[in-house]
Amino acid sequence: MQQPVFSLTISSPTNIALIKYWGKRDAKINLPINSSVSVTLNQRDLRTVTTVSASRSFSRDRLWLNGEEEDVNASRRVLAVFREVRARAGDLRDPKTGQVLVRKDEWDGLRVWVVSENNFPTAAGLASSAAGYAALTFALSKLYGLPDSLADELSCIARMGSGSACRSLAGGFVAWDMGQRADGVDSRARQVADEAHWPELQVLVLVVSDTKKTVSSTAGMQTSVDTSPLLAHRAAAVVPGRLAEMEAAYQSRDFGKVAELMMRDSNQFHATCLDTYPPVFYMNDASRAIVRMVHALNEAAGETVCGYTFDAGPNAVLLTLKRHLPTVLAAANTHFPPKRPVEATLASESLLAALKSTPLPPKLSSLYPLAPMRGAVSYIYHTDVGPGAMLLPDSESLAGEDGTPLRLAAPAASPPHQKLLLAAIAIAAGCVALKVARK
Ligand SMILES: Nc1ncnc2c1ncn2[C@@H]1O[C@H](COP(=O)(O)OP(=O)(O)OP(=O)(O)O)[C@@H](O)[C@H]1O
Ligand SMILES: C[C@@](O)(CCOP(=O)(O)OP(=O)(O)O)CC(=O)O
Repeated sequence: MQQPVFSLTISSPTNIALIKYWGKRDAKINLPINSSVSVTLNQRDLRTVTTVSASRSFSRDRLWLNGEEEDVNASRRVLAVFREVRARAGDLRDPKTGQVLVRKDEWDGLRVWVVSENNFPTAAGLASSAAGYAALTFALSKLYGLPDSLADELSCIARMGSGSACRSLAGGFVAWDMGQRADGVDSRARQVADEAHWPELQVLVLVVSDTKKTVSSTAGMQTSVDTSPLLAHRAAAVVPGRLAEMEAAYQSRDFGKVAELMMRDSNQFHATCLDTYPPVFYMNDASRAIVRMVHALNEAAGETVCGYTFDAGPNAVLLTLKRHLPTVLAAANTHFPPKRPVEATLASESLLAALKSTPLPPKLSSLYPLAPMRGAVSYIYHTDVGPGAMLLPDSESLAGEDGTPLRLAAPAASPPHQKLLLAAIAIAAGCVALKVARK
């Protein structure tokens, strides 16, 4: 008899830290050396979608990321998320009828297939691991029938996948308390203001590189913990006070203060990377030029109209307010004209119209006299603050009825010499085939 396949699909956002997490006191379960706070970016623009399917006919767990199958057993983090969710499994019920589809004690006979896609660059310093592990945790928790009352435990499970993932389960402003306990049950995220708290807040992502970075966050922060005295000082003496100031600033919607604290924190995080031995470089010349331009823009405007922050990669995330958005976008577009023009990547017609009619502050050209860095930025995303992980309708499923991915990655393009060789083989094979046919 054919076994049924039970599946569901969820989406999860990325988040950008205003005060960064960098460094672990326990690398096995991702316990940080300092607390952090982030804003959740709107998943209308940047998101991970994950479909999970369970069936008695599956003989092993499988996972496809962006159309390519990954070895589930090779990833300690994926295994941890599976293990922790399974340990809390309940009944799977039909969401419409409430009928029990899989009983709590039947789960041992079922394996799970995961199909996940990021609609933005993976492992390029845009928090793909945050969105990805939040998505995996949330999707499995729904499949295995975990009750909503386990939200705190879910945060800890996502954290075991990737530290920053615990902050992507919720929307708005999210704080991750470092906790003190060795088992990590008090190291979890909580929403401190929801996505409706500050609708004026806008985000531009300047993608400087969308290729996989050479030093992962996990590896980079471990070397920093082992070698950087500045990091130890930052965690103990700087972050606690800065977090308190940041909380007061976003609660009172004080943009100038939020931007300043965020920029200072990004700069200090990258300073600890430089203080790491051997040093880790995530920002590049384009990133540093963006920093310089933002400071010049704020000075030229006579107020803080923009702030920047950089995760473990060269891409800039700019925060601004709705009323300043055309100015900030115009400055970015003028000084860092992207390879893919903004007309091709920005959905809002009104923003594009405002961009054309907005003059740059006159003093900017003297405060930032450098020539435009043409092509240094690949493309620009515009987004805002959004909600946390959520269930999607079945129509958004990434898997067919049998649980396999609807889309697979195209095989990597062959280099030219390989193409010639393949052509030669094809021609030779054709001759052989013709010969055979003629016989
Ligand atoms: N959708 C996903 N589902 C499961 N795992 C994912 C997903 N997306 C990314 N990952 C995992 O996260 C890894 C990337 O994490 P990494 O921390 O190196 O980069 P990042 O998250 O893009 O950058 P950063 O955290 O510094 O902003 C990938 O190699 C993959 O193992
Ligand atoms: C620079 C950061 O983005 C670092 C994120 O690191 P990860 O959460 O990706 O690291 P792991 O816990 O090892 O998976 C800062 C932040 O998001 O707070």
